[in-house]
Amino acid sequence: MAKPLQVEVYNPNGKYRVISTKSMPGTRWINLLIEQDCRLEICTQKKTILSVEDIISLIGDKCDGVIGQLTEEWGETLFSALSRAGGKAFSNMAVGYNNVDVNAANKYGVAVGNTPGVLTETTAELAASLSLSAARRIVEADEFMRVGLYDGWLPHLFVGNLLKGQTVGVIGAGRIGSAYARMMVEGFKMNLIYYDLYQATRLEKFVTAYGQFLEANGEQPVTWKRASSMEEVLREADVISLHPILDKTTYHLVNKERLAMMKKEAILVNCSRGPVVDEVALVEHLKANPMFRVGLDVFEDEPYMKPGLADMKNAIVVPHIASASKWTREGMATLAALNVLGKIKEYPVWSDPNRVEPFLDENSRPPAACPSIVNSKALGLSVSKL
Ligand SMILES: NC(=O)C1=CN([C@@H]2O[C@H](COP(=O)(O)OP(=O)(O)OC[C@H]3O[C@@H](n4cnc5c(N)ncnc54)[C@H](O)[C@@H]3O)[C@@H](O)[C@H]2O)C=CC1
Ligand SMILES: O=C(O)C(=O)CO
Repeated sequence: MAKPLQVEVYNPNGKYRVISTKSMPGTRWINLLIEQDCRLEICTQKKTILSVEDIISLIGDKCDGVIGQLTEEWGETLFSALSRAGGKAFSNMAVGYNNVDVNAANKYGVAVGNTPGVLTETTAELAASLSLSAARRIVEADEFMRVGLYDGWLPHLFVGNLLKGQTVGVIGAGRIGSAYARMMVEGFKMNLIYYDLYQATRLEKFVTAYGQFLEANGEQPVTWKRASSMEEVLREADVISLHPILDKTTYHLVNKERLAMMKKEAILVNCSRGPVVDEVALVEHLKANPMFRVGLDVFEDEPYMKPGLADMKNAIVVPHIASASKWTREGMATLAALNVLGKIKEYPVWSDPNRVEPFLDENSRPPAACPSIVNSKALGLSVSKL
C-alpha cells in the first residue's frame, strides 16, 4: 500500500472534514473554517502537482469538502470518490475551471466553486507588464547588461515600440480583459479594439468618457471599436492580449493562419490558458518574424514549454504568476474556503460573483453565502437575498 501523503491537521475534533490539497497564503481562510466546526487537513506533501490517486487517498472514507488547485484533474473519478465519502463541496482556488468536468460534478451533486473578481486587477497588471516588457524589450536588455555587453549608448540599441497612439486588441473582454483594456487605454493612451461574444458596455462607456476628457484637454482622443470577428482584431491591433476562458471554442484560437494575419511587429500576450494558443505554430512564427514579440504567463503543456520557445529572444516567459500578489492569493484562498464552507452549511449562493468584496473584508464576518458556485443553476441551489 502507498504511504499516506503528509498533512497538517487543524481543529482535529471538528465536525466537518475539509481537505485542502495545497497550503495556501494567509490564515484567514483557515480560521474561518475552524471557527465553523471544520477539521481542516492541508496536504503538505512535497509534490507540486498531485495525481488523481493522491487526491483519492486524501479524500479517504469521509470527506465533506475539498479545496483544490487548477493543476489537478477534477473529473468523474474524483467527484465519485468525493461523493462516496459523503462530500458535496469542491472549490478550485482559481477563477478558471477548465480542469474541472462540471458535468461529472453535476452527476454526483457536487457544487463547484471558483474565485472570480479578487484576481482581476492583479492578472490585468501582469498582462500590462508583459505588454510593456515586450514593447520595450526589457528582458533582452536586462540580459545584455548582465553579461557585460553594454559599452555605451547607441542610437539603435534596443529600439522597441511606442504604445501611445497605437491600438490595443483584447480578445475576451470579460472581467480581466476589460481591466487590462482600461490600463492600456488610460495609462498609455492606446485606442481599443476588442472581440467578445458579448458587448462590453461598461468598457465602451469608459473609453468614450476618457476620450472626451482628453479632447477637452486639447489632447488626441482615444477610440474604441467592437470587432465583428477575431480576425479584425488580429489584423488591426499592435498589441493583442488574450483573456477568454478556455473551452472547446477557444482551444487554439490563435493558430498558424491567425498568427499570419497579425502585423509583423505586433505583440501577443497570453495570461489566459496555454491551449488558447497553438504553441508549436507560435514558435515557428517567432523564428520567422524576429520583430514579432510575445509575453506568456501560461503554456500549452504546462509546466513544460514546446521545443524552441525558451531559445527565442522575442519571447518573454513567466511561470503562471499573473494572480500572484499577496492580497489576491489570500483572497482567492478565502473565497475557495467560503465556497466549500457555504455548501457544507447549506448557505445560498451569492447573487453576483462579480461583487465579492463583502467576503474579503478582514474586519467583518463574511456573508452567510457561497461566493461563487459555477454549477449552482444545474444543482438548483437557492440564491442569497443579501
Ligand atoms: N494566468 C493567470 O494566472 C490567470 C488566468 N486566468 C484566466 O482568465 C480567464 C478569464 O477570467 P475572467 O476575466 O475573470 O473571466 P470572464 O468570464 O469575466 O471573462 C471571459 C470572457 O471571455 C469571453 N469569451 C468566451 N468565449 C469566447 C470566445 N470564443 N471568443 C471571445 N471571447 C470569448 C466571455 O464572453 C467573457 O467575456 C479565466 O477563465 C482563466 O482561465 C484568470 C486569472 C489568472
Ligand atoms: O485563477 C486562475 O484561473 C489562475 O489561472 C490562477 O490565478
